[in-house]
Amino acid sequence: MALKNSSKPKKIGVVGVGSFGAAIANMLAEKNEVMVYARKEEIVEEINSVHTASGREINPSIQATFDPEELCRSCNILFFMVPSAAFVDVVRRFAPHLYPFHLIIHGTKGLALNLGPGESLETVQKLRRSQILTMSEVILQETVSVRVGCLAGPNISKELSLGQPAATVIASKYNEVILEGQRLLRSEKFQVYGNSDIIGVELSGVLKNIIAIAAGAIAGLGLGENAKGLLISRGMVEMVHLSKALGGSVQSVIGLAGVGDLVTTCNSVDSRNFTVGFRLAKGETLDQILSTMDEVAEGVNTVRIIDAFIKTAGIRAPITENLHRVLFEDLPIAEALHFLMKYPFSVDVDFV
Ligand SMILES: NC(=O)C1=CN([C@@H]2O[C@H](COP(=O)(O)OP(=O)(O)OC[C@H]3O[C@@H](n4cnc5c(N)ncnc54)[C@H](O)[C@@H]3O)[C@@H](O)[C@H]2O)C=CC1
Ligand SMILES: O=C(CO)COP(=O)(O)O
Repeated sequence: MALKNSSKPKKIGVVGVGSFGAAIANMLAEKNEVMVYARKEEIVEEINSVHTASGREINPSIQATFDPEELCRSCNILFFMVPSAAFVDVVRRFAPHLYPFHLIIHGTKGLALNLGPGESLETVQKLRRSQILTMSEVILQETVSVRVGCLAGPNISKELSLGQPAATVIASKYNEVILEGQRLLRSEKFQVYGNSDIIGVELSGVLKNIIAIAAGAIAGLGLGENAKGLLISRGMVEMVHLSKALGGSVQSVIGLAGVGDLVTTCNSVDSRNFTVGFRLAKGETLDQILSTMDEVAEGVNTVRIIDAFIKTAGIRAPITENLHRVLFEDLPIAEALHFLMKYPFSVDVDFV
């Protein structure tokens, strides 16, 4: 049955109530009626009865459903807040219930692959740009929605949940999406900037996770602030080159969603990506770390994807390449660091 976009006021939908989804749903609920989607019936039950989701506090005004159709019928604006590994599946579950009037903003800082049947990263090994999708590209590919945006910036969910001041970027080709995001989320504690370069903003949030793993490793090795400053500035240059090669602008990388989030994530013990690097430097294996983390560290998969992209892009990205060898080829962190210190970086800023 075709759905009409009635003039009845709609709720705001949030898909995924993990760490970030719960924080954003609660912020949206300060000014709006909110409905959240969780795939597990017991989480829906927990939210509707005791107003928590896996123990995280949920504003009592928020209703939960595990029915994508109900969420799409009740809401014109949907925030997708699930990890990239589940993103394509989740979007496909929603696609039959989405109409062009739906406006979608996602908060996911990861990438997906666009490969042929039977192909995987292991079989192809090298990736072209057309084989990599940002989450907005997944939404455009899988649904009839066109008014798509992303939300990215220094937004550690624990700090947002404590009501600490922060800011974010809503990026979209459609000004209407930016204005709606600002209207829904802006408050005295939360500033919302706009940017029309959605690909550049998505890539900024994705690529900073690589550098955050490396920053965690530097901290885990007991190195100082000079080393961290070196990593952050070279990391930013690497992000600029990668983002340009993938279709983003330099401006977005040097803005809040790029440098802003890079500085935050490289300094926060609450960052899951930083934590992965820290624990690696303390001697744990990647398998040990991932099997004991409840939440997602997107940077691990991003390193694999970007390392495979570098092989076709004709650019060097020494931090990513060395981190790939540490994560997946057993290169000791101290050796990776030694290699980077010998790397012939000679020009400080070569992109402006
Ligand atoms: N936590 C943070 O501070 C921030 C996270 N992000 C990004 O937000 C995204 C989500 O991260 P978190 O909420 O932190 O992750 P999380 O690991 O805390 O939660 C992920 C949520 O997605 C749900 N999920 C997983 N697979 C699903 C599926 N197939 N169908 C439906 N739901 C599914 C899980 O049940 C869980 O509720 C990531 O891309 C992350 O990079 C962005 C900014 C801040
Ligand atoms: O993106 C984030 C903060 O802006 C969260 O970083 P982590 O995913 O590393 O926790």
